[in-house]
Amino acid sequence: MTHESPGATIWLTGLPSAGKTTVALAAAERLRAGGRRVEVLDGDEIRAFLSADLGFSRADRATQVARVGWIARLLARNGVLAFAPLVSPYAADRDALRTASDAEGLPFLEVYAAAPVEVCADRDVKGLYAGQRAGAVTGLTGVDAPYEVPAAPDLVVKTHEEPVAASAAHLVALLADRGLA
Ligand SMILES: Nc1ncnc2c1ncn2[C@@H]1O[C@H](COP(=O)(O)OS(=O)(=O)O)[C@@H](OP(=O)(O)O)[C@H]1O
Ligand SMILES: Nc1ncnc2c1ncn2[C@@H]1O[C@H](COP(=O)(O)OP(=O)(O)O)[C@@H](O)[C@H]1O
Repeated sequence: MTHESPGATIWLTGLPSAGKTTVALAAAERLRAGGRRVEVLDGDEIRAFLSADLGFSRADRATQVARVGWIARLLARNGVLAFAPLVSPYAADRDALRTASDAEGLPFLEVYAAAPVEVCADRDVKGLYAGQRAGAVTGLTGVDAPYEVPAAPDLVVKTHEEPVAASAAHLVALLADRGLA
């Protein structure tokens, strides 16, 4: 009988341009190089196809988070480390994912990418903050839509204060601590 490594959901939340995707990809690359099976479920990519019907209303964000959480659990159940970098601004939606994972005995780690809105607006990877200022974007998380900071995340990554490699290393260390890497 072969030893199966446990899977997990690693949920990265934070403002647009905080560094969720970058940290997830960097950590995933390290883990993959070490032989782990890893997937990154990027919110944007999921929205391009599986969630093409969704916008950014409160209800649509809840649906998006629930869908991606479901896929992550499916992967976790099968030994995959599933990284999910999503804005996921509402605590209740994120907490529901932890509850669902707990019910199945699957690990769920919440990681908060903590870059503040000033830093994110300065990075503005996709031009959304500029779009909001110009009046072309409304309901932008952290500006004119809410972001609820996690009350008890498993990890806070200071994506505004350290290089990407350091943030990724902290995340990999957390997984090692929990027996997942
Ligand atoms: N109004 C508004 N608010 C927040 N984000 C917006 C918005 N409009 C478009 N985008 C872009 O969509 C990406 C967020 O998708 P998510 O699926 O992660 O969002 S959510 O979890 O459903 O809130 C997010 O991607 P990231 O920048 O990678 O976080 C944005 O680029
Ligand atoms: N410590 C860090 N962690 C993550 N991203 C960082 C960090 N420092 C600088 N960055 C930069 O911030 C930007 C974050 O973009 P991205 O990962 O797309 O954010 P998000 O997925 O949260 O919208 C990238 O250009 C990245 O290189």
